[in-house]
Amino acid sequence: MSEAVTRTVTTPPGLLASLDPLLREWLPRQRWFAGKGRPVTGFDLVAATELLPATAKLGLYHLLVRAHQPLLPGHGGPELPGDCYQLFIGVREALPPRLAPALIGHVSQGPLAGRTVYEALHDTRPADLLLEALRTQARIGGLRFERDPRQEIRAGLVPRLMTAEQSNSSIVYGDTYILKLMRRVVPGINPDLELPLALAREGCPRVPPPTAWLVADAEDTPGPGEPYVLGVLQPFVQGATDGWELALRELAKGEDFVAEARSLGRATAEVHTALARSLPTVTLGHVQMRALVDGMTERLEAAVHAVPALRPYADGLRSAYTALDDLASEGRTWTAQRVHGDLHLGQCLRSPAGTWSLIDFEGEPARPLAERRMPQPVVRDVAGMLRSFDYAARTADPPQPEWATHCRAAYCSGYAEAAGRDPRTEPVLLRAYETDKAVYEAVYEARHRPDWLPVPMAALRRLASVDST
Ligand SMILES: Nc1ncnc2c1ncn2[C@@H]1O[C@H](COP(=O)(O)OP(=O)(O)O)[C@@H](O)[C@H]1O
Ligand SMILES: O=P(O)(O)O[C@H]1O[C@H](CO)[C@@H](O[C@H]2O[C@H](CO)[C@@H](O)[C@H](O)[C@H]2O)[C@H](O)[C@H]1O
Repeated sequence: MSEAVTRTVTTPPGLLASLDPLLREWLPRQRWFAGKGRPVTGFDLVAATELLPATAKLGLYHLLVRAHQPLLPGHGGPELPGDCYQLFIGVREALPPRLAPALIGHVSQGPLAGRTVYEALHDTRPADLLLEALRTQARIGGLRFERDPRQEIRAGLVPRLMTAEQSNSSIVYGDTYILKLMRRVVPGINPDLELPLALAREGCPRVPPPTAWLVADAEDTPGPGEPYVLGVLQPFVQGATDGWELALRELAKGEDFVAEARSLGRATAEVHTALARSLPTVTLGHVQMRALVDGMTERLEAAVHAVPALRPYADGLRSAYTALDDLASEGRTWTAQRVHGDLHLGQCLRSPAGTWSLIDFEGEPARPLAERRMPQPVVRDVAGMLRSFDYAARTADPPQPEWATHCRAAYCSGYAEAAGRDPRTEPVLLRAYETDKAVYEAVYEARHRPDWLPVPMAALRRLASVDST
């Protein structure tokens, strides 16, 4: 094992001020920018680390910046302490043509005046530097590059930045590893590292085990022990196809997906069983269930406000939640445990040998970290997958609802085979979670893909008319 390299570094005064006008324009255009629709009016520097000195031919800064955004578009006015983003800023005299798409802009003032800055993850040398730092467990300024001591990392693997539409950014190294670099970051334990580590401890083969990770100590929060998790390196599943792509392909060929859905059910159950062994489980009684139902109801009310098309179904949808509350008030209890939290076909990878893995344990990124880390009934993940089969079938041309019905049944059967309990024995809980997910999807689609709004709307019509008496 090589020794950790510790390097103390300073960044030039005035660095952020010199980048400010360029970042205000560039940041909102990034796919992973979470504050869409509101302009960025300034930044606070949370942390800055010089990874390569800007005086050299190629400079590299690691920045954590908090973006200021006015609450009301066009009205200026009060600003919340904004979201914190992780940035990798490359500095060069001029950009070679291959890096043109990475351009952030030309700096006109301050310590970098006259230089060109760009998104450094597109560039080989900065990407090499990150893998090397993880390999050698470096400490550079406030950044700690850590790795599982049992796993050696091969040096010199060729990096490529993934171009997928993502909430974060990922670099694949030689088809051997994938390094996910979080973009919007919050201090605290990140479930995208926490849960795969817990699953690795249990020897669960369904999730690529973290090989190494990057953290920074937070200086902008009170109290110690709440570092930012900034990146996770894990084995790359070579030649994998994600479940969404595969499902659409089979639909287009007129093939069913029953065997795959059953395997996915088994894979989900195996992950749940391992998580329940590795991390605490709790019992949810009426008080906890009431809080859960209240959350669902609040999300529905907000959604009806944001998507008026939901209004005719609101009463029927509310009844899904009151039915659950009624069960809880009769004394029913439920076991809750850590779950994936945002499971859908796109989060499932099938290897060429036919083995399914689950990825991306971050949970729904828009929800607060504490909420994402709360134990929940496993039915929450099951509902996410059931919704996904429905999505695939309805986006097919022509829509094939029967296809979804068969997949949904096969998925639950596979789950039951591996877990010893069938999610369909919990129809009230399942309906409440499916409703909550479809309500979320209606808001998501109205905002991001209005053409897709009919997909969750069709499900909401069905869910609103289920007789829960
Ligand atoms: N271990 C892996 N092996 C192969 N591909 C992966 C792996 N992890 C992620 N991917 C690919 O990267 C994409 C983005 O990963 P994900 O964790 O979902 O990131 P994000 O949170 O940015 O959406 C996935 O859709 C998948 O195609
Ligand atoms: O990017 P994330 O994985 O965090 O998820 C967001 O985008 C998803 C779409 O890419 C969206 O998922 C919905 O559409 C999928 C098909 O594109 C479908 O498989 C899912 O079941 C459906 O929820 C997800 O809701 C959103 O959070």
